[in-house]
Amino acid sequence: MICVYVLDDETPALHALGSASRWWLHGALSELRNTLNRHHGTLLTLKGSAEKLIPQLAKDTGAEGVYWHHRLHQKEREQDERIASTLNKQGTPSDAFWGTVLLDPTLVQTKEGRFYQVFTAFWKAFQKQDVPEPLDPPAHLSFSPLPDDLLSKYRLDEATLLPAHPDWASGLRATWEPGEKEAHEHLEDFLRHDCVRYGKGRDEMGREGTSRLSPYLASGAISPRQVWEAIQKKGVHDEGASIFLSEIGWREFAKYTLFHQPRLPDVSLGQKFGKMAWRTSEKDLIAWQQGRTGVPVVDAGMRQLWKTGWMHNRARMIVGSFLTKHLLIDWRQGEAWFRDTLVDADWASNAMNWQWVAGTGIDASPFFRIFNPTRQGVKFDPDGDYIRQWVPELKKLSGKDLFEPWNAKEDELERAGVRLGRTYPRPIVDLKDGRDRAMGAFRSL
Ligand SMILES: Cc1cc2nc3c(=O)[nH]c(=O)nc-3n(C[C@H](O)[C@H](O)[C@H](O)COP(=O)(O)OP(=O)(O)OC[C@H]3O[C@@H](n4cnc5c(N)ncnc54)[C@H](O)[C@@H]3O)c2cc1C
Repeated sequence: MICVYVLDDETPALHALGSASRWWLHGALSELRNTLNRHHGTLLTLKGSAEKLIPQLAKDTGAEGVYWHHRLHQKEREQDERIASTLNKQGTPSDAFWGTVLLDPTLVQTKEGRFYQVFTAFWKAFQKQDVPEPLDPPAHLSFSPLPDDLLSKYRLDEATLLPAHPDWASGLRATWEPGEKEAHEHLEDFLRHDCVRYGKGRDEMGREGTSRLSPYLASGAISPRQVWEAIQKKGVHDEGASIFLSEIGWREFAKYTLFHQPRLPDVSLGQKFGKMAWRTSEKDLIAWQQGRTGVPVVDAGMRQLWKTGWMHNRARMIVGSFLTKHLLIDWRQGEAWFRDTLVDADWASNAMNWQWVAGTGIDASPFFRIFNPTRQGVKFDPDGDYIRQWVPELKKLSGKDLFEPWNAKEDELERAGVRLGRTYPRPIVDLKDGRDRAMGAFRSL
């Protein structure tokens, strides 16, 4: 056996991996290599066109077969078909398996043989299917020597996956350890401690009430079937477990939607949004990216993302709503920023959730449901812990002032050492004006 990973940045139709995902990939590859080393093998990592390298590798090594996991997007599938066809022509059989999802996305269909567009209906139909059990790792592995020629020409210099100057990854290193062992530890820890009150805990931004499995799932360090099986064993009768399972269901639905709707990452699926008059404002976009909008809960989320490569789900919804509604900036700008900065960046989940938040998707939160960031903060970060952690310059403010410093009395600001416009920005948009502008744009569609 030869285990190979190909980083293909050369095929233009495929979205390139973002910077945080590359950082994560570095750790994931070295961890996988360590595991294979313990079985007296190794991992071959190559860089270049997969369409060229995989058949070449098969030829050079006289491979009897080539195997991989199915990918989901039409462009990825077309590429996989081209690779299979080249292999076939040179006499090498190949096969692919569903590993990144629970089920083959063609299996869940409406009575009319169409694909579901609404999560609740999808999830109901999905749960009638049997999810195959995850396979145990093989007991014995037998490795072939690696081909020198390919190695010298196309070896991936894994160090290039890491940031050089400036080294922006210190917060990521302090927060995460990529790898299979850590993935299982996260799952066990979650099942032991947080699962039971996940229904409520998943919305509390100031504490760790969720599994933090997303980057492990996104990189394949743990498979959704392993997660599914662990939950089944725990018993889905527990309310927390069943809500958690439905979140795994949302992940599945995103991949299913990407499979059936390849336009998902690029086009607003709700047709009328094709004509939406999105604003272009480099200044507002940068303020949002840097967590300097002057709206504390939004800034807290954006700074958590920048520092750790991850953001709480509730905060993702708040910052997404703020960008697409209060700032009226196209959801694709938000999607692109998340894709570059999230360690769990996932083509399907990211695009589907952005379309959900922006209200442009098919099964999405309606556009006119515009989150009020202050109310969201008060509700889901009632003690202000999340804001104080990520926006420490406001930490001495108390009560509502922490959520709306622009409404605080001068002496309260002074006592807390806050000087608006100096130590912390004034809001870049008046919340009411931003809301009205968004509603105006929506009504004119
Ligand atoms: C604007 C926006 C962008 C997002 N982009 C991504 C992304 O690129 N990659 C990504 O994995 N998730 C994305 N999400 C979904 C969600 O925020 C994260 O999956 C979740 O916060 C990860 O933390 P966790 O592992 O602790 O989740 P938990 O609450 O513990 O959930 C367990 C798992 O279920 C899945 N899951 C949970 N919520 C969702 C959801 N809404 N949609 C799809 N899957 C879900 C994830 O795989 C997650 O690891 C996005 C959400 C929003 C609102």
